[in-house]
Amino acid sequence: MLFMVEMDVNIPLDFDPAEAARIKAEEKAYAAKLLADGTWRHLWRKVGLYSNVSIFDVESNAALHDLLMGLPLYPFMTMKVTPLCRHPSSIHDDDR
Ligand SMILES: O=C(O)C[C@H]1C=CC(=O)O1
Repeated sequence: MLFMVEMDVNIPLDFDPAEAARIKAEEKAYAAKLLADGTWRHLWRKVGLYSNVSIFDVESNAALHDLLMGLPLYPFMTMKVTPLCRHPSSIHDDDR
């Protein structure tokens, strides 16, 4: 199942910078694993914002829920989740 997830990150300005750097490093490692195994299919930065657009390929709604809640930056994020399905004009075999 494919989902588009838009994530906006908002770390308070008075948050400890060293702790923020630690959490961001954890987030990067968490994302790297999922990007490498194809679960996190696309990750794009929204220009000028601490936000991204991501495409996830997961087994179920519950799997996506667990994955998102496991993001180290989750406590600092707001998200919009949009389920996707194949477009009839798509030419990509892996769109499903
Ligand atoms: O930077 C972000 O958009 C937040 C998050 C998503 C992947 C990652 O490494 O950090």
